[in-house]
Amino acid sequence: MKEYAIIVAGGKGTRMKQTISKQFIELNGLPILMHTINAFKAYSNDVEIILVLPKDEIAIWEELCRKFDFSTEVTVTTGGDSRFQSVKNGLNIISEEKGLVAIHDGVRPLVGKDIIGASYRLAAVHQSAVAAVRLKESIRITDQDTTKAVDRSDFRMIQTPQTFDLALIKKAYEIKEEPSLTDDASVAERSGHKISLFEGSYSNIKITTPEDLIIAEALINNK
Ligand SMILES: Nc1ccn([C@@H]2O[C@H](COP(=O)(O)OP(=O)(O)OP(=O)(O)O)[C@@H](O)[C@H]2O)c(=O)n1
Ligand SMILES: C[C@](O)(CO)[C@H](O)COP(=O)(O)O
Repeated sequence: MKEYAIIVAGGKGTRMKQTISKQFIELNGLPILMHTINAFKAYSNDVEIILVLPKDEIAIWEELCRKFDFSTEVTVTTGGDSRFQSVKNGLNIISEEKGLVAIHDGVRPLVGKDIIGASYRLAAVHQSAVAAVRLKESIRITDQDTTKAVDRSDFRMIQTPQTFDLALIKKAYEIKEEPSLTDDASVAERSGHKISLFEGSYSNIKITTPEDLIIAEALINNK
């Protein structure tokens, strides 16, 4: 089955508090986003990659490609004001209805080819395959006045890739956007689909705040 990847990098990285968007920050001498694209290429050269970038930062990406002599073929499209809008724009680029699409955060550069491969294999069987890990810490549920311990084995931390049957996820993204729809699994679920999880990796971190860069640098040097 034809395999697509939508790499969403349409955000501004406000929590990173740097002058450039976090997907362009160098990690071990290469922009984060190039590591992410390389991870998909390491899995397979046949994956068709759609790269979603902020509308006003395409020139920055093109400049980085020249600087780092990065010539991997990707189809670039522009993002929207939210991750939801950016994914939707990425899906609109794919005219086919048949196939599998992995949706992956551009700022998860440490994803391994084993995880990517597992996501496509499992989505081919279950229509969805969403990477997840168990919690390593105790958690409590809180409201304004009280807190209460909850059983962490009931919960999972959700990562990307989140891989789906193409027709299923395209249809799912026709729903109205809501703030609670923070990932693709919640969009598919809202549209009535059962979500299948598979074991992600603690190394597959999302680079969100400044300390994540230090952790990512350490992890990439130990790969
Ligand atoms: N409008 C948006 C917002 C987010 N993303 C992408 O979705 C992924 C996960 O989002 P997050 O870590 O929240 O990134 P930002 O929105 O860039 O960060 P922040 O919330 O700190 O501004 C990132 O690869 C980001 O570029 C996107 O494509 N389009
Ligand atoms: C999609 C995601 O990576 C799953 O963990 C995550 O929800 C995106 O980050 P955000 O902080 O919710 O934008």
